[in-house]
Amino acid sequence: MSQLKYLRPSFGKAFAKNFLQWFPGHMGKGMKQMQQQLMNVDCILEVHDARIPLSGRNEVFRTTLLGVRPHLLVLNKCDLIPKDQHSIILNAVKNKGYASDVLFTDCRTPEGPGVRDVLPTITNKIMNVHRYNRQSEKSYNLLVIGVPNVGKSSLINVLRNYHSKRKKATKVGPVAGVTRSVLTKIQVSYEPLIYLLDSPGILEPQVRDVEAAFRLALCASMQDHLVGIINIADYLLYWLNKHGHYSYVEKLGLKEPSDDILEVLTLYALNEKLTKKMKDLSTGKMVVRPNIESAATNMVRMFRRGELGLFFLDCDLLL
Ligand SMILES: Nc1nc2c(ncn2[C@@H]2O[C@H](COP(=O)(O)OP(=O)(O)OP(=O)(O)O)[C@@H](O)[C@H]2O)c(=O)[nH]1
Repeated sequence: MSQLKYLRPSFGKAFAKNFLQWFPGHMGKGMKQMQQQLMNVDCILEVHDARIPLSGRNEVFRTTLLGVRPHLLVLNKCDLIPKDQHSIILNAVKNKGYASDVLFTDCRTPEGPGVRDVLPTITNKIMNVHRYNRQSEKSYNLLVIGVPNVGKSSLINVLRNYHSKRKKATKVGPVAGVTRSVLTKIQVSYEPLIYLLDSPGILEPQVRDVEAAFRLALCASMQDHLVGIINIADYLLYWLNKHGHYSYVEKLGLKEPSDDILEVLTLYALNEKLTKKMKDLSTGKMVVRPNIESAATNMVRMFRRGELGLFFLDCDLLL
């Protein structure tokens, strides 16, 4: 195997600034509306992507929404991380003071223990809390918060389906920013009467660093076009090589590991016959070239489906 260099992808300052500060208007509006609703909320259900429990955290939530209401942190998509790292992750988020109550969930297996434990854990928390001016109200409201694409809507749908046969009350999608409506109210329990308020995924107005932004992009919490799918694939290759995960070699039909993303994508595109027609500028004729954008899209998709392996992407932040 040739010597790998593990060079993190680097970009011009203007480009990095652009995607570190991506904050569409609906996120600012959503944040304001959530703050206004806090008075009517009995518990906050914060959802994270278990692959990035640290770099995927929106610190603005802590200063604006958390601390005044009971709070449960759910680490969703736990089917995409290794089981033997659950306790390390749990300790990390508790040590950071993110939450004292933490559950791992996998919305793809709604009958699994994590999802089933969400409502009983919350019920336990809200029953013991004094509700000030709302003591006489018969129903409870939970506010669901999180960065985009972590599975908030999926979790709400699963919880809701325990009580109703109607499927998919809330729209779910593989792209960040599907939920734009603010605070849709959905009943999830009769006894006690509990409503969930769905909210749009909200990123920090300024993501802390380039690596955190790449991990968010890799987990689809930022839209692919903001970072560029080849850049995302490049970060993925860097991360896999750095951590000694070489399953991509076989999956992409390569002979050996490589740290050259263009080489990797070109070889994979040729193996899969992913080509595109384009004009050769020197001759003016149409020529067929490997479609490296399609190759990058496939490679990133394999990661997102867990087909390249199960990974805790924030492991370096524990060092
Ligand atoms: N593997 C896996 N995928 C999940 C899980 N939960 C949700 N997903 C997928 O993640 C993607 C995003 O899910 P959503 O429920 O739309 O996420 P969201 O947080 O509501 O997204 P926004 O509306 O963008 O804020 C979808 O493709 C879901 O199918 C899970 O536990 N495991």
